[in-house]
Amino acid sequence: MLTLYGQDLRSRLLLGTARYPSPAVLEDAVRSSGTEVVTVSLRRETAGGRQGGAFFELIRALGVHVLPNTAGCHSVSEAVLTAKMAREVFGTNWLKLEVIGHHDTLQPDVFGLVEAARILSAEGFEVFPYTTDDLVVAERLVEAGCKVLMPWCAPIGSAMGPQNIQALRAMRANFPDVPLIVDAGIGRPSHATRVMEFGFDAVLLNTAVAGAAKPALMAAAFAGAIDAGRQAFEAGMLEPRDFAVPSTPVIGKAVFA
Ligand SMILES: CC(=O)[C@@H](O)[C@H](O)COP(=O)(O)O
Repeated sequence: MLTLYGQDLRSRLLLGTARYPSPAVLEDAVRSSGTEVVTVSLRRETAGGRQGGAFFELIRALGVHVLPNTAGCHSVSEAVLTAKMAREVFGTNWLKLEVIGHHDTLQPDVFGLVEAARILSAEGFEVFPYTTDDLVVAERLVEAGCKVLMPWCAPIGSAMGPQNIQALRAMRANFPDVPLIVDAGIGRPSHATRVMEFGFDAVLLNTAVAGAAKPALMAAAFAGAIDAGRQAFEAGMLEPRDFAVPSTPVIGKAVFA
C-alpha cells in the first residue's frame, strides 16, 4: 500500500492527462491503468482541445484523486497563483508543483521550487515537487514541508528513461522514509520496472501513454510493469556476481573429475 499525505492507494501509477487525442481515449487509458491519481494542468491545452469546465467535469467523473499541477509556470509568483486557482477549482490541497527553469530541457528551477514549496506548504498545500535528483535540493524541499519527492529521471516528454541510476539510488538511500515518485522521462514499461526495482514508491508518467499508438493498452502494460518492479523489490533481488554459481548441487554426483 502506498500512502501519500495520509491517503492510502493501491496503485503505484500516477497518470498525466495531457496530450491524449481525445477525451474518450484519455478515459479508456485511465480506466485500464488502474490508477487512482491523475494529474491535471490548469494551463496546458487539454485532451482534444477541450479546456476549462468540460474537461474538468470529465476528470471529476473518472472518480480518481486529482493532483492539480502548475505545469508551464516559470516563476514562483506564477506557480503560487496557479496553485491557489487549482485549489479553488478542484477542492484539494494536493499540488504537483512545477517551476520550470530551462526552456529546452524543462529542467526545474530548483531555487524557485524550494521557495514556492515553502510558501505553499505554509498555506496548507500538500506539495508534490517536481525536482531533479539533487540530494541537497531534496533536503531543502523536505525542510520546506514536502512529504513526497518527485525527481525526474529524464526530461519531460523525452521518453529516454533513467539517465542517472546512481543519483536515483542515492535519493532512495538518503530518504528512506519519504515517498519517492519518479516523475518525467519514462518512455517504456521496462524503465518503470527498473526504477521500481530499486525501491521507488511510484511512477508518474504521461507522454509514454498519451503518445502510444494504443494508449489504453500501454497504460495496462505500465500498470503491470510497475507492479512487477515493486514485487521484485519486496521479494529481495540477488546482486549480480562476476563468477558462476552452479544451480545444481555436486553432492551425490557419481564421479568427481
Ligand atoms: C503531466 C505531467 O505532469 C508531465 O509533464 C510529467 O512530468 C510526466 O512527464 P512525461 O510526460 O515525460 O511522462
